[in-house]
Amino acid sequence: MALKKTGLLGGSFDPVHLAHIALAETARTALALDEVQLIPAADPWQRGPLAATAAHRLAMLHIATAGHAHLHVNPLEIQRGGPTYTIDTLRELPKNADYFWILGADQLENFCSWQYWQEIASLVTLAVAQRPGARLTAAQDLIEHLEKLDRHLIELPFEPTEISATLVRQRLARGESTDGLLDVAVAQYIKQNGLYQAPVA
Ligand SMILES: Nc1ncnc2c1ncn2[C@@H]1O[C@H](COP(=O)(O)OP(=O)(O)OP(=O)(O)O)[C@@H](O)[C@H]1O
Ligand SMILES: O=C(O)c1ccc[n+]([C@@H]2O[C@H](COP(=O)([O-])O)[C@@H](O)[C@H]2O)c1
Repeated sequence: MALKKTGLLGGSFDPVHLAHIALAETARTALALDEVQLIPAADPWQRGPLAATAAHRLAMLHIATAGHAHLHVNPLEIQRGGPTYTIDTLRELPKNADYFWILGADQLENFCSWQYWQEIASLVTLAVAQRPGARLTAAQDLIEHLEKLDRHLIELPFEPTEISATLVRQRLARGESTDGLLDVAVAQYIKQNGLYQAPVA
């Protein structure tokens, strides 16, 4: 039997925005994936403290993916807790699927700083989307490593968009509209729970 094809989109999701959902859906269609799992990080070790709690980030992901039959939220990193390393997540996932790690070009630029990135590259196929301000080129070390593994980096057909969680947090802190950036129900949840009101550092 053919292995299930599963996309993995890890992130801080602080908060989840429309580019995350578009990216997951683009990957699903372009790569003919059976599903895409959105995996919120517990404590992304390369970042400062997140603005919203894990429980709120998880709740917003459930709201944002509710109308998307093939997008699922996987809470394993939050359940594991502690600093989040993708390699731990990949080692924990069941072996019954062919995995694609979906990421923006900003994280591709950063990829060789990830813990055990060589092993990550051997466990998943990297599927990258363009992002304004980032170059969609892999570092030489990564190119050489992928060649050795006989793996290819996939470029997703993703229309570049300036949407980012930073922009969302800035707009919310200034009391500005988030129209076109957030799912309406996520925006409502944020309002109801008084999230992201502090000025962004
Ligand atoms: N507009 C976008 N275009 C392409 N990829 C994106 C975009 N927004 C997020 N991503 C990708 O989604 C993944 C999770 O992103 P993350 O949750 O950190 O959101 P973010 O918008 O980058 O957040 P922040 O602004 O706080 O850095 C990363 O791989 C990131 O590159
Ligand atoms: O494993 C690592 O060392 C590592 C370093 C940086 C980022 N990541 C993962 O990359 C994803 C996107 O991270 P971020 O900071 O852009 O939200 C998220 O799943 C992080 O856990 C993973």
